[in-house]
Amino acid sequence: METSHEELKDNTIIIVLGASGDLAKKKTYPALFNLYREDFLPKGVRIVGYARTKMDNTEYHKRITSYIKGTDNPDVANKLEEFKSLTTYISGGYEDSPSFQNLNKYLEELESGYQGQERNRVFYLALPPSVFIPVAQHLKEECYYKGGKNRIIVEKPFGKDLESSRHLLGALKQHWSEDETFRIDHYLGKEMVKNLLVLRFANVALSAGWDKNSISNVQITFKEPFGTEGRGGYFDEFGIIRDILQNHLLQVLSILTMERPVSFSAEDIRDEKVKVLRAIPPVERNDTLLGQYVSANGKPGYLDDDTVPHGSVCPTYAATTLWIHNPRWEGVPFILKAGKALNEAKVEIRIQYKDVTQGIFKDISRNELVIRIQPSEAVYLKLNTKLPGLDMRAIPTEMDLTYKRRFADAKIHEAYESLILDALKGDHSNFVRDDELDVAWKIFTPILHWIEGRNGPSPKPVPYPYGSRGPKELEPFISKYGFRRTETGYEWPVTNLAAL
Ligand SMILES: NC(=O)C1=CN([C@@H]2O[C@H](COP(=O)(O)OP(=O)(O)OC[C@H]3O[C@@H](n4cnc5c(N)ncnc54)[C@H](OP(=O)(O)O)[C@@H]3O)[C@@H](O)[C@H]2O)C=CC1
Ligand SMILES: O=C1O[C@H](COP(=O)(O)O)[C@@H](O)[C@H](O)[C@H]1O
Repeated sequence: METSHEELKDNTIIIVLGASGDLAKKKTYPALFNLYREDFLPKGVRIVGYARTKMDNTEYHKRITSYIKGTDNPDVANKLEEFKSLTTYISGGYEDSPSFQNLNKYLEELESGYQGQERNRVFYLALPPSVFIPVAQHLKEECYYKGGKNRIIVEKPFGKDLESSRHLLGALKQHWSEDETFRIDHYLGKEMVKNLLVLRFANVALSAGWDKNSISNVQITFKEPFGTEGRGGYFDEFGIIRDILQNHLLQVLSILTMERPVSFSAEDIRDEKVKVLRAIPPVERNDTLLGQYVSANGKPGYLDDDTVPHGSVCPTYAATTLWIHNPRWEGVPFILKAGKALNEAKVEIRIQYKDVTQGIFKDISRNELVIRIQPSEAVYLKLNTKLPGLDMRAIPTEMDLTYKRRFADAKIHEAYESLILDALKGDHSNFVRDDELDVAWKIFTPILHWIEGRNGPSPKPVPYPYGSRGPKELEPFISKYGFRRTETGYEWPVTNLAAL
């Protein structure tokens, strides 16, 4: 596979802005530590945390290591001590020049220990969107090092709709070029999402039936078994569509449905993603099911959270069907569904094939190709097999590629590890390009405005119990688009023939 990127090798400082926050603690620092442990970070790297909170290095180290796993292993513990020695903290504001001048002075002090002329700075914004613009501007004005490479990594949310996204992107672009900007959608760093390119384009057997002639419907599902506990106030401003569908699931959809890119280069891949997204019209109201969880099994409902506005109609569950108007996919429903407080943790793609032509077979199960993104990565194809024995009867079984079994000793890196490494390498393939965002917002903005009551009363989400599969309306919703459940009698992993 082609790689011709500008990798940051030596003399690099990674500056984590928002270092006192949740994302930094839970994702950024554990990812940086794991990369450090495996020797993937540039030689002599320094990591600088920056935030408003005043704390000393001891307190900072305590915070950033609280989510690091495996520290009872002496090797890990030793590496962690090394890691701490190269990460330091400095506090400052997000909206004033002197704070950033101070940060720059501190970076220069650290850099004075580097050999040679080159200095590279990677700014990771683990910050709320309200300060993206001033921070990006101050970083450019006060902390940009002209004698080296500068990169800025930004996290979603990239706006709240088409207009605000354009405003945000436009403001960031005034200071940072597209080449210097890395917009994270961490789903693009997940192993099974990256695997889609290989599964699709390196297997003639699969690509032959990858279209409307063979496929009846596709579901891309995100399920989380916990609610918005503690984040209700934040979540209420965004809702499940902005949180999951407009970004993570749409990214998965675009890779699943795009045409084959000319090469593995970032621009070739993203050109194809944009092309397929442009063939999707805005989501229709009657192709959408909205839900909100209510208390059940001793768990609180969404509205029981004190940080959620009284009577909020913010959806915590959404299923919505997208249509792709191109020759490959015309007429195939793509159902994106995501919800909080459901019965399990699961993210999967389920491609359901059409019925076999009737005649010699009646009422047999459809083939399904399931790509399980998490937990426990797997690809399995549900297919009919002759019941072993003298009877001529078809039963549903599966061809199963479970990663834990097939790749027993493989280490699957966390999405954030893989993406930070890509940013250091200068590889944009798994980051979101500006025009991708634009077209993604075009698809979802009308429905979001409807939900927010911009053009009339807001729709009321249907209730579903905490810990359930979602609203009871889900089954009829999915059936409407042709999904058929595998006939009962399907058993995994072993079929008990005596019971058939
Ligand atoms: N490699 C592996 O690990 C493999 C595992 N298996 C396992 O075999 C089992 C069956 O496989 P599979 O058919 O793919 O998965 P499921 O039976 O879990 O789901 C099949 C579909 O039916 C829906 N569904 C699940 N339960 C209900 C219900 N009670 N009422 C209505 N709809 C429901 C699911 O939707 P929704 O997700 O929205 O609830 C999903 O779309 C699963 O436990 C699977 O994990 C099978 C093959 C390989
Ligand atoms: O972006 C987000 O993703 C997480 C789920 O990420 P995962 O890697 O654990 O699948 C979700 O919990 C959060 O609400 C959302 O903002």
